[in-house]
Amino acid sequence: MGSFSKPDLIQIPIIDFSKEPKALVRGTEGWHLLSQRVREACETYGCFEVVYAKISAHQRAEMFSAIESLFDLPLETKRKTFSTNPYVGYAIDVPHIPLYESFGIEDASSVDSIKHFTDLMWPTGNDHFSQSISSMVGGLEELDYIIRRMILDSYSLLAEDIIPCKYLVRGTKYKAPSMGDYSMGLYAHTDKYLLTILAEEQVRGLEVLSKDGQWIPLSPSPNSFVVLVGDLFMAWSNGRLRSAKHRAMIQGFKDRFSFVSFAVPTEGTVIQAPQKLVDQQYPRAFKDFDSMNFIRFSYSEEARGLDSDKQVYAYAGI
Ligand SMILES: O=C(O)CCC(=O)C(=O)O
Ligand SMILES: [Fe+2]
Repeated sequence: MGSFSKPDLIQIPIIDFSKEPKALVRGTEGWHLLSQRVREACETYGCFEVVYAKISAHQRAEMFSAIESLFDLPLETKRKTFSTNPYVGYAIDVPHIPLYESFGIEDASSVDSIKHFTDLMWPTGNDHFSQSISSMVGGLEELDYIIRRMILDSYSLLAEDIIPCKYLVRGTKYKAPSMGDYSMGLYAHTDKYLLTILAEEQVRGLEVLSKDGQWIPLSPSPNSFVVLVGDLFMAWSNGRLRSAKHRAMIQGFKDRFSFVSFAVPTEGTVIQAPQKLVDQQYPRAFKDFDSMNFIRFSYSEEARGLDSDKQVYAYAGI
């Protein structure tokens, strides 16, 4: 008798940073094991789900309530955040993705930068907004540093190889599709910076492309974040880490909110793979390049005509 078995659903790795608190101390056996798992996940999938209870459910709920209040502002107020800096400011009416609306806030780990943004949106002040965003960004900055330090350790690199970063954050609202049908919220792309850490509120929607071309729908648990390798990190690693292509697909009758932090190398950072990451199996794959110039390129007409994951190869590939 034949039997039918369901094809295995591929899942991205889930790495628990909260089970063993000592494992987040560098030099311990636990740290070493987590570092290997993080590296393997980033090389194979370009992403993983991290369980990280140090950012509390309360912090997360406060941040999402702040983000929702931002989208509730009148359109003319939201439009005041227009910026010519790539990926900064308010975006709506983006071609082909009518459900999408987002805010990019630059230098978000600076209290002054968040205050400036808050004052622009709420001239009479909104401490709840600035405090909940700053608190969340503080937590994400710590998490980003731990992950990037683990990756360095897993390649036996030194602390000085870590790239100093600022943080760009993006809050996104996806309007529920009018008939609730499975619809494109954000088209497939790779992120441009070093590392992305993403939180979503209740409604699922993020999908990641596997190496063999299957879209994997993610359903992170309420105290998890999704971590994604971006183009700059992939290039810095000489192509060892995978820059994961992902998209947002929206279904059902509830609006979806997500909050993302991007680790942005400070102005003037040159992306150059450390010598240890270059060998016969991985000959040098990219010319040295200025990270910000690549970001500007990725925002240009020329780059928009390319597939997102090809942009960094077009810009700096050897
Ligand atoms: O909202 C999401 O789940 C994805 C957002 C995203 O990929 C981005 O902002 O780059
Ligand atoms: Fe993304």
